[in-house]
Amino acid sequence: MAIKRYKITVVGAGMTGANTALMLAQNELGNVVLLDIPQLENPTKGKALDMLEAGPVIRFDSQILGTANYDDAADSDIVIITAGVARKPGMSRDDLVNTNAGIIKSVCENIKRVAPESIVIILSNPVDAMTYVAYHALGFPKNRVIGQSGVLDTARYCTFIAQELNVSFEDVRGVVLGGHGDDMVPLVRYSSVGGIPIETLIPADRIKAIVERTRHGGGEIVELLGNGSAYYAPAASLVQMTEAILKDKKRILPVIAYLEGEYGYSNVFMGVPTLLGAGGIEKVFELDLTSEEKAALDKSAESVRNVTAVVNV
Ligand SMILES: NC(=O)C1=CN([C@@H]2O[C@H](COP(=O)(O)OP(=O)(O)OC[C@H]3O[C@@H](n4cnc5c(N)ncnc54)[C@H](O)[C@@H]3O)[C@@H](O)[C@H]2O)C=CC1
Ligand SMILES: O=C([O-])CC(=O)C(=O)O
Repeated sequence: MAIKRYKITVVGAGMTGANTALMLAQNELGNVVLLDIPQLENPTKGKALDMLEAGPVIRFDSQILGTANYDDAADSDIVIITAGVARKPGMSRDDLVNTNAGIIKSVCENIKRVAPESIVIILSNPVDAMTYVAYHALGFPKNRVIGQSGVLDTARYCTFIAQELNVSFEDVRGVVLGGHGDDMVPLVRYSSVGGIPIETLIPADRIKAIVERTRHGGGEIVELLGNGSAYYAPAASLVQMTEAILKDKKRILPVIAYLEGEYGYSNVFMGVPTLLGAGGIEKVFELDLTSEEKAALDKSAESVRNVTAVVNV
């Protein structure tokens, strides 16, 4: 039996891409290719070499290669796309749609050529629409085109619940559905701490505040940073998704999936709970929603449709 290391390509060697590459290597999930535009070839090589040289100290054996050549990404098992521009204070994610759609298309044309069997995870914003663009540009089956939003949004939501109750995040469970925008839907009724529903532990007005803070979690970081958006928690989220796939863990994680009738939506990519394993998205779970929750999800889906309608695929 031939045992091989997985190959993971990260396209975009900026803040999210570089942190993702390092975390992938630290977790020894495979060998990592970090790829950016030709004008940034040397800085990309420099970042990769710098990370590699951390290996003997942190103790990881993964290879990390910096490049601007797609041939180096050939036959990747997973491709993570972080290429594109990030927003600045005062901007919405949707303001990035036209610039990033062009970048995603050109990246995906290359990925389709060099890594036709890969599973592709998209981070670039507005991510629901960019996942739709990638799906069309790649022509891959829907289970192999996945967007990252729900793992990050749920991590923020769970962080705020743990802080509120002064308990370990390890015991907090929650799920955030919908688009990666200000009307995403943290599902309070499906949130618990050590199995105890949060509605019995946290007063309603505080839960409302946590939901609102979660919805604006990305914007909160953008305002604080002043020149760019979050990268540590987004990178960690990408790594969790990659691990679920490469180790065939069958994790149940909210990710951006192509919907064909689930929750009553079709021809749209949006955040829903899924089963993530070696096949990528192996299943979409449809939760029972109250009419209020469904109305909130409809509003979020409408926002996703509006921004997706702007792009030509
Ligand atoms: N879905 C999510 O949860 C999150 C999405 N994001 C999004 O991820 C994207 C990246 O964010 P950052 O890494 O902070 O930005 P950044 O500006 O630090 O890095 C972006 C990198 O993409 C590269 N790039 C641009 N065009 C390219 C191309 N055609 N091919 C290869 N590389 C290319 C740039 O040269 C740059 O190095 C942004 O669109 C941001 O909004 C960021 C955090 C969370
Ligand atoms: O807010 C942004 O622009 C970046 C992002 O998607 C997030 O951190 O959730």
